[in-house]
Amino acid sequence: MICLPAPAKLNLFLYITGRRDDGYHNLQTLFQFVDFGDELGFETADELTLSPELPGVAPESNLIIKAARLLQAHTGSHKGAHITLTKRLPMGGGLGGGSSDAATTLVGLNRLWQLGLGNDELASLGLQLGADVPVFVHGRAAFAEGVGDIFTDAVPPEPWYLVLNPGVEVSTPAVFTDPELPRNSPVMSLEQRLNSPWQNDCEALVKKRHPEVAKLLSWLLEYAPSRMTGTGACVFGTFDSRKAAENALENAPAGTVGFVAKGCNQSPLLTAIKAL
Ligand SMILES: C[C@@](CO)(OP(=O)(O)O)[C@H](O)COP(=O)(O)OP(=O)(O)OC[C@H]1O[C@@H](n2ccc(N)nc2=O)[C@H](O)[C@@H]1O
Ligand SMILES: Nc1ncnc2c1ncn2[C@@H]1O[C@H](COP(=O)(O)OP(=O)(O)O)[C@@H](O)[C@H]1O
Repeated sequence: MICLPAPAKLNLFLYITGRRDDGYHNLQTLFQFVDFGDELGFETADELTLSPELPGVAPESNLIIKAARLLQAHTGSHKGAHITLTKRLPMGGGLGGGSSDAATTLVGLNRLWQLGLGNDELASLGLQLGADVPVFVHGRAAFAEGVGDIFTDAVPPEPWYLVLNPGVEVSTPAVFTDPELPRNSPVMSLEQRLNSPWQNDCEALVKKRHPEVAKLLSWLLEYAPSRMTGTGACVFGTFDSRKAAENALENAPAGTVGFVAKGCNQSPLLTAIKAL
């Protein structure tokens, strides 16, 4: 049995610099991991099974099963596995939970089935499952460009974050097809981006479409510099200490769901795989 983490990611900034002819958007975004996320267990078995199932996601649509099938097809392997999932990350929250689960599955089954694929091969397989999967396979904080598939390693500060879930699911395709989404941020170097104020080009639109996001973000901004991650809906505040982040969480409006976690430039998945 191999147990591996599937951490959340934050987009510390996200700029949309254009739209390609195929409808995909060119981005400039800074990915960092946090030490909080889902957990997956992998055991050798005859069939491929996942438990428990996710509410509202058919097993064959689950990115974990999709990743496992992709790996079988790519390598011609007929091995099976029983995969267990401890789901902690909200779905459609902009924390990349599904993509992270897929990446951990590719990395975990590559080990379990002793396939010997390199990380670059696993990352390009992962891209077929979602734009965010490669960065989770890669396992290092990165400045991503193109449609999110061209990486430069980056070493931003590793503060404490308070991540809050407004409780609404924001559809990534809905954000990217919205006529009001700004798509004209200038292309800058990583150096220029790191030294300019950090923003998320999806934030104003998502706040407008989902007042719950606007409300929670304006509450969090009273405590710390805060933004939305990815295409939402989760928002995060940046704190100097765990204590300060926990204090803010304790004062959050009744019923607020969130967690405190540390920023990690090396993903907990990479740390765990190195220790195996
Ligand atoms: C924009 C980000 C930033 O992290 O948003 P989040 O999903 O994390 O919030 C991600 O790259 C998203 O990655 P992911 O959620 O895997 O997206 P995909 O499944 O590949 O694409 C979902 C849909 O989003 C749109 N899409 C996605 C990525 C991109 N660079 N341009 C796009 O226009 C496309 O319409 C696509 O059909
Ligand atoms: N293992 C999985 N975990 C989460 N979501 C999954 C998974 N497999 C498929 N999905 C689907 O992917 C969608 C996006 O989920 P997720 O990656 O958590 O959101 P986001 O990209 O906004 O962080 C979900 O709404 C769900 O329908």
